[in-house]
Amino acid sequence: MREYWTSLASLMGALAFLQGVLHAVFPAELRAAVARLLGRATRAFSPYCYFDVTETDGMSNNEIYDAVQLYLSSTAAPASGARLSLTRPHNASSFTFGLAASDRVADSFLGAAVTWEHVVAPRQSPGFSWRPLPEEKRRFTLRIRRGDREKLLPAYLDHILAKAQDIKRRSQDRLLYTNARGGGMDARGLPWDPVPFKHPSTFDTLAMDPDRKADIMADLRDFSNGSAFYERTGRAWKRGYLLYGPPGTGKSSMIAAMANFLGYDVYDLELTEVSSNAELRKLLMKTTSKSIIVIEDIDCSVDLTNRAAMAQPAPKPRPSITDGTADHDTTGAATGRSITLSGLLNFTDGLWSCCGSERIFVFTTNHVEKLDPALLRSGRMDMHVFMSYCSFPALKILLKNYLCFQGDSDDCADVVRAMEEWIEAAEITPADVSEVLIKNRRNGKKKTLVELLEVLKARAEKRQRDSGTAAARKDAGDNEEEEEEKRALESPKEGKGQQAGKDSCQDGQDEETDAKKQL
Ligand SMILES: Nc1ncnc2c1ncn2[C@@H]1O[C@H](COP(=O)(O)OP(=O)(O)OP(=O)(O)O)[C@@H](O)[C@H]1O
Ligand SMILES: [Mg+2]
Repeated sequence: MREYWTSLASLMGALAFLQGVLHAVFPAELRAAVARLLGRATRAFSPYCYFDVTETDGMSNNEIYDAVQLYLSSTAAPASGARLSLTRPHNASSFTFGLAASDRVADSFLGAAVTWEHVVAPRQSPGFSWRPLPEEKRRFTLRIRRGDREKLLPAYLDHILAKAQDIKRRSQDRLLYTNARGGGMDARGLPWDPVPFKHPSTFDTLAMDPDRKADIMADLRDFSNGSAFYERTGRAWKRGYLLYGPPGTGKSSMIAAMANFLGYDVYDLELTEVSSNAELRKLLMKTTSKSIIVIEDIDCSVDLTNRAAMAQPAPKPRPSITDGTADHDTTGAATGRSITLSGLLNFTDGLWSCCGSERIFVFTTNHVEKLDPALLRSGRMDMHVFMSYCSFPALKILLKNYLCFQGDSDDCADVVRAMEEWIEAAEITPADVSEVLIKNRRNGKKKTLVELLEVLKARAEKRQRDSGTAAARKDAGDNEEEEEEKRALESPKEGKGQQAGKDSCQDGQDEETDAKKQL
């Protein structure tokens, strides 16, 4: 071993001596030429080929250099133990890592091993330039086996660019776009106003049945990784979600959780601000891919005339959704001044919906029964998600979020267990549960839980009493109806039909008022 080190030291010494002689005897230009020649000769016989990705491409920045930097930061570098540089890109709230100067990192793609080297050299002759150039020349050098070249290029570079794009998007703050300008454009001709979107809702904080939550997350994951699938099956890369349920059950929170989960921007489309199908199309064309396009409370924001009601002229001039496919469309399509149902369907499903890709449409409503079936069919709204009153598993998620409830091992587990008996009967929304928890947050965990249990009991008992009263009222109504029928049979000329119609309408109103009270 000692002999080995001695001979290695003498070899190094000889090389240093040779280098000294070369420096003393030959001019720098000659030395550089010899080095180039040697390099070329070595590369000709090398089993590898090399690709340089320089920081600048002539005058402009090289987009591939930035992409490689980002890519190596997230994938290969952290695992390799290589030395990393730390940066925070513009408009980003998180840090990214990069490969430090003169460091090397290994990666693999499609089973082939590759090596990246980050080479930083001082700029020798700056020469004339319109803009100040950095003092160093930077480049990444990719080394791959000659035999892998066909397989890796350009697929590997495409992969790097896509991955870098994704990292950049995820590290940047989400944006929420609105079209509240009423069809007007900004200075750059864009109809959408962006604001930073920092909604804290995530699938962790969302209170709903864990199995359904897992289904939705899996669906979203499949969607965002489904580029090849959508291409193979000839489908537009988009997905429709209909979220429906009573107010305060988490529909808007779910949209925020979806955006945070996928790292997508959100376009909040205010239909009442859109005056025509053409404007709707323009708005759609100005959305970016990897985004969620949301129409909240679709049944309330505009008049929704279903197909059966198409023959009726629209009673009001405000935006209405009507089925413009019908010949007798006397409302929007004829005048071109309002949104028609076919316009909206085209927006979500027609040829126009395919300009751009990877977009999710989300409609929310409190009254799914009011929607035209044309809007609900598969392909338009692929997933129908019922956001229901708080179930026991959902309640436990809220308790974990608000009170750090630990489950069965928690000191207060007995109070929570008692809630299981009442929660379904109480028909309480997660929003109402949250309110109780927030209001009592200074009272300590135990007191808050006891208070919540009382609220649940009170609600459940009230609902029981109300349903008892309603049943009694219904019995009384039935009896009255029977009496009336008898009377009508005895004197058939009385205006029975008219009266019955009035009563049923009144009943409907009563029911609605009762329902609102419960919510
Ligand atoms: N499922 C839930 N999980 C966690 N928090 C919820 C949930 N549902 C409601 N909340 C809480 O209640 C508030 C209101 O919820 P959200 O706005 O998401 O309800 P919504 O279903 O969209 O109501 P609306 O139909 O009135 O628009 C939220 O800020 C959140 O704090
Ligand atoms: Mg909402």
